[in-house]
Amino acid sequence: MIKITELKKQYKEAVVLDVPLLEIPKSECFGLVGNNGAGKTTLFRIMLDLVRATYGVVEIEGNDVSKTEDWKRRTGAYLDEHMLLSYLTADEYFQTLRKIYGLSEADLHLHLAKFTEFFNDEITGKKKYIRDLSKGNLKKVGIAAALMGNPEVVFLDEPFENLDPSSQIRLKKLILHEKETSQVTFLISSHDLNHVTEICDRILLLEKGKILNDLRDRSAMLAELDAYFTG
Ligand SMILES: Nc1ncnc2c1ncn2[C@@H]1O[C@H](COP(=O)(O)OP(=O)(O)OP(=O)(O)O)[C@@H](O)[C@H]1O
Repeated sequence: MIKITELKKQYKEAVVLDVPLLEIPKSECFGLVGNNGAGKTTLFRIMLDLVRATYGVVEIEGNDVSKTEDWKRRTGAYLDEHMLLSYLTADEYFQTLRKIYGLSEADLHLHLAKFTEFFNDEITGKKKYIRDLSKGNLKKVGIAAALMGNPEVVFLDEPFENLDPSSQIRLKKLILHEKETSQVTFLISSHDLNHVTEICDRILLLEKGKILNDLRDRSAMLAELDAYFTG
C-alpha cells in the first residue's frame, strides 16, 4: 500500500501540489490525469524521492520514501529519458540492469521475450545507442527497464505518448497481463483518456495540484473525464 499524508510542494509562493490524503492499495492500477501543469509529474517525482516535498510524507509499505532505501528494490519507474544511460545500446543497458538486479541471462531473456511484439524489431540486437533512438523507441526501452526485476510498484509517466497506435495497443496488453499475473501496483499518468480508462481501476483527476475527483466507477470514468476536459 502507498500512503500520502499532508503532501505539499511549493516553488516560492506557488503551491503546485496539495494532497491531504491519498491511499493506493496493493495491485491497484492507478491512473493520474490532469491538464498541463496540474502536478502529475511532480507527484510522481516526490513519490520516487526525486524531488523533496515542502511538507508531508509518502510511504510505500510503511516506509517513508525520503528516509529509507528498501522500497527502491521493489519499485520500477520510467518518467523520462533522463532515467536511461544514453551512451549505451539498449542491449548494454538491459545487461547493466540485469547485473544490478542480480538476474541471470535466462531471466533477462525471459523478461525481454515479453516485449518482442512491443519492440517491433527496433530495440534489441541493434548497434544503435540509446541517444540515437526515436522518442517512441526510447519509451519502449524505459518501460521494459521499469518492469525488470519483478517490481511490486511501477510508475509510468505518459507511457502512451510518442508510441505508434500498434505499440499503444501492445502496451495496454502488456500492462493488463502484468497486472493479472504479477499483481503489480501500476501508477500511470496519461493525457490519453481512452487508454487510461481502459486499463486503470481508478483515476485521480488533478487540477492545479489538488485532487478534483477520485473516480472508481469504471463504467462512468470516461464520460466524467470527457465532460471535465470538454469544459
Ligand atoms: N523546478 C520547478 N520550479 C518551479 N516550478 C516548477 C518546477 N517544477 C515544476 N514546476 C511547476 O509545477 C507545476 C506542476 O508541474 P508538473 O510538471 O508536475 O505538471 P504535469 O501535470 O506533469 O504537466 P504536463 O501534463 O504538462 O506534463 C507547474 O506549474 C510547473 O511549472
